[in-house]
Amino acid sequence: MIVLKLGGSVITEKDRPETLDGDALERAADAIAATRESGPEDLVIVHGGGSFGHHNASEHGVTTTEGTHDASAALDIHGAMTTLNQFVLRRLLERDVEAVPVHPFSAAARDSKGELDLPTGQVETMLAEGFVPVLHGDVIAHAGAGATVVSGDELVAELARALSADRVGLCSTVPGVLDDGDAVIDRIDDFETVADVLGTSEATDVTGGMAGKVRTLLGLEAAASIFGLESLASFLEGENPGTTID
Ligand SMILES: Nc1ncnc2c1ncn2[C@@H]1O[C@H](COP(=O)(O)OP(=O)(O)OP(=O)(O)O)[C@@H](O)[C@H]1O
Ligand SMILES: C=C(C)CCOP(=O)(O)O
Repeated sequence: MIVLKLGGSVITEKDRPETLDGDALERAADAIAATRESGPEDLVIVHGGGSFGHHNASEHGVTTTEGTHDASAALDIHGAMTTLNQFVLRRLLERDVEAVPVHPFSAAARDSKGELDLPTGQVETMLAEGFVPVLHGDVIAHAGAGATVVSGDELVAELARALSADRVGLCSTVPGVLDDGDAVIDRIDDFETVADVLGTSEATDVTGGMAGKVRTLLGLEAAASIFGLESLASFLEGENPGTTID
């Protein structure tokens, strides 16, 4: 089974609040639909926020550790993410991908140490019934902090563990993790050796950009690939484009 993240930086115009990158989303949906036709492999999709979610979270001062007890602030962030989720579902449904939503705000929580608890029973039943569950970065209740952001990357890692994913892919706006000469790093197995080149996102981003991504993926059993949209089809066909994190 595959867990795939569609980065918010790919499917939105990340530096223009609440602006979809319609062409990119259609290309991603085309690649997903094409491989659904050729194989019965289970697929779980998670999408990030891009210009939906990060701007709202930033305005309310909410991050993965700084929470809010203001329900309308939480709903503002959640609402932006569910709007984007509707766009993603719609593009997949138009291509006969049986995509259904899972909204983490209603399913997950953090304990007082910030550890994520994401029950996956509903996702497993969806998969068994032939659906493609589509989760998204969101706000979730956080013991002692109100509600904090959960990134799509954290959800990917948790789903990969809980569902024993065979393959994990993060489709982002870059062709992989880049070194200081902008060449794609083939393989990363240790954070410290690449820490110097890992930055945050260039756009508004409350969840840590590339550094957060690499840190989150390094702890996984399954190898993960970070690649650009041009390589999504080849990833789904079984190749390992971009940077492999293991
Ligand atoms: N060494 C690096 N290699 C590649 N990208 C890097 C590096 N350091 C920082 N970045 C930044 O990380 C960004 C990708 O992280 P970002 O969190 O924006 O991706 P995403 O997951 O696609 O989007 P979102 O978080 O909105 O879902 C790149 O656009 C780039 O600006
Ligand atoms: C900012 C919010 C609500 C979602 C963040 O998800 P990410 O784009 O995967 O980091």
